[in-house]
Amino acid sequence: MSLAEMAFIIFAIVELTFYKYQGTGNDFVIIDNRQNVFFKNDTKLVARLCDRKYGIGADGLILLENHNALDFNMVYYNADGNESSMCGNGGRCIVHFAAFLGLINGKTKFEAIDGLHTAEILNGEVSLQMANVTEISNNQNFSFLNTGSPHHVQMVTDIDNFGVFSEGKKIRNSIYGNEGSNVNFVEQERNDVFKVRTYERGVEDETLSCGTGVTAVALAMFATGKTTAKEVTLKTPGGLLKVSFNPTENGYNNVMLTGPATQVFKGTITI
Ligand SMILES: N[C@H](CCC[C@H](N)C(=O)O)C(=O)O
Repeated sequence: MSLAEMAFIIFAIVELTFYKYQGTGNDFVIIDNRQNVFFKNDTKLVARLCDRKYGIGADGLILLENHNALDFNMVYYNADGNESSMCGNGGRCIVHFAAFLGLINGKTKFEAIDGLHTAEILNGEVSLQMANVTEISNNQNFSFLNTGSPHHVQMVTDIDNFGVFSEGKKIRNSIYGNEGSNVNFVEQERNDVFKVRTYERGVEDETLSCGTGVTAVALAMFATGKTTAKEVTLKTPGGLLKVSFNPTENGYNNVMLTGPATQVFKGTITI
């Protein structure tokens, strides 16, 4: 290893450069890890970086890494420090970050834990193709499906005053075993407009929005006949997201999650 490479590694160990992003209020620490210097197995470090008092503060941490065939690889960690399943809002933010790095030019194909994703940056928003969904289990008062992450979807009234944290925590820890689930509460405003609030697994709190969550809500609302629209607007506390999809004989494909993604600031932190 050359002196320069050693110096780089030492520098990277001492001072970490990161980019703070938010996508409709779901916020992330994003790190360019193409040099593979981040301590990927250090759960405590990831949790500290996401800590809103002792660290940078975020709902999750995302690594952008090299990929041998696609534009990049995405690795996602929840705020609890554990690597997790797919993050839709994080996926939209890493696409914005890849364009910022000059890695892509408007369109991209990348890999994440749930497989290949395509995405496009249009009119300042990021449109991310989500995984196809083949199974939705509809029970009496809730649906359960996996849109890259597991989601419980339940309709409520007066959502603005609903106890998302208390009810969400109960559901997350009760019927879903060790794996748990994210929990989405939804109230219909119009045929193609829904208000959504989400208790997120691995953040263990309500987040201002959840990308795989609103995607689950859109599909569950169509599957249970609450809407006939194949493009719906989801109003979250963090902002508006759109989900469009194509129903097929065995589920849903061409599932697109569209919304804004913003780089809030760049920073360095000593680790
Ligand atoms: N907390 C989720 C992953 C992040 C999902 C969310 N931030 C999104 O935008 O999809 C889980 O552990 O299943």
